[in-house]
Amino acid sequence: MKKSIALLPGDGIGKEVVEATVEILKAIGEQFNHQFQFNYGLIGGDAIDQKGNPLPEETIAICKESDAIILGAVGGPKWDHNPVELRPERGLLALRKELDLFANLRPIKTFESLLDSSPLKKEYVDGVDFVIVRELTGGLYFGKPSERIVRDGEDAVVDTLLYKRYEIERILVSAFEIAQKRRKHVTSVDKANVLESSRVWREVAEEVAARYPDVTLEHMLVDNAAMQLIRSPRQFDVIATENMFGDILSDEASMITGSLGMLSSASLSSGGLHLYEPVHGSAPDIAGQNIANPIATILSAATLLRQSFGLEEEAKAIEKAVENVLNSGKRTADLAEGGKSISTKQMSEEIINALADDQDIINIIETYS
Ligand SMILES: NC(=O)c1ccc[n+]([C@@H]2O[C@H](COP(=O)([O-])OP(=O)(O)OC[C@H]3O[C@@H](n4cnc5c(N)ncnc54)[C@H](O)[C@@H]3O)[C@@H](O)[C@H]2O)c1
Ligand SMILES: CC(C)[C@H](C(=O)O)[C@@H](O)C(=O)O
Ligand SMILES: [Mg+2]
Repeated sequence: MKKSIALLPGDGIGKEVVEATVEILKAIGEQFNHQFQFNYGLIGGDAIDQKGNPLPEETIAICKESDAIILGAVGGPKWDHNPVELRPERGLLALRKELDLFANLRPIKTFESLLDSSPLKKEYVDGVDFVIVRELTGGLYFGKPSERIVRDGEDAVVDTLLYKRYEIERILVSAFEIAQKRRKHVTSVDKANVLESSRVWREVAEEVAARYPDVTLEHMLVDNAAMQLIRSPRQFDVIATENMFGDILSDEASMITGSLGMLSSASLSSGGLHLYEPVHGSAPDIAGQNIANPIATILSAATLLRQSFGLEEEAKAIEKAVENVLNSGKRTADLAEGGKSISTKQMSEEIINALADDQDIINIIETYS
């Protein structure tokens, strides 16, 4: 199978985790006889430095010519005081909007061998398996006006939380579709006791729920949801929420798994060209040290193979190799709790070795050859 993947490493550890992931994809390509073509593009701070634009036209073209996209992360202190149009994050937001990547799926699933790595007690995180369905192209991130103003003679500022009804409906439909294939429970998270946008969100959730009688809908206020994620995370199956709430709750939820470096995500579009990215950022505090955990990006690539290319066995092979390496006790620094750790590159190599050692994969390859 010939398939092309746009690679947008971005800034900081984005480059390191994407490089580690490319090695895994090359290994999978060799083992399963696929030719993945990699098309590199600039985004974020690097793109500002080289092209004067956080999302150059060439990068959009590279993405549109590819079958799927992998993004590392953007941002860093170097660009933090730039004017708004020249911030790295603008590049990522513009790409999400340009490709209509409206549904961001962020699975939170604990690995048996990492139960002790969570700051939460083992008995609370054991068996956690839910997905946050985050709306990604609307809400406070994109509403206009968003600017400094003068109000009643005072310096003031305004951001706008705007949703068109269809945007709320389509993300809730995605959440219910996903729930139907899982444990059939949607928790819709909002702030309906205060925000009008949340009251409309609730109305739409009720309407969509009526079309999925086999799925239970529960409403939860976002402040309570933040608490429930710590108190009893196993209660969740699918969490559906708007852009900003989803951003915050997913970083919080990452600690159930032990590290933000474990959380993968898929940003799905209406047009079929999807983007796969870790939940974490460019981590300037550890960038350039070859110590970042690449697993979030590697698992995002596994989801790409499954979702965009229909390569289920290959996706499972990566997921199983990651699990086997973690079972063997190998950890990057974020999970090593001050103990012995391996580097980003070594983690990637260990996962490749685990792929090569996996008897199930060898059997699959023999069946296909
Ligand atoms: N999708 C993205 O591109 C994205 C996401 C979040 C933040 N950012 C940007 O990243 C920059 C830094 O933001 P931040 O520090 O708030 O968030 P961050 O996610 O970059 O880092 C938060 C903390 O988690 C650690 N961490 C994150 N990923 C890790 C990994 N793979 N392995 C080990 N440790 C990891 C970091 O070292 C840091 O201590 C900002 O410019 C922000 O805008 C980008
Ligand atoms: C970098 C930033 C714009 C981004 C977001 O807030 O969506 C990030 O935090 C994420 O979670 O992907
Ligand atoms: Mg975030």
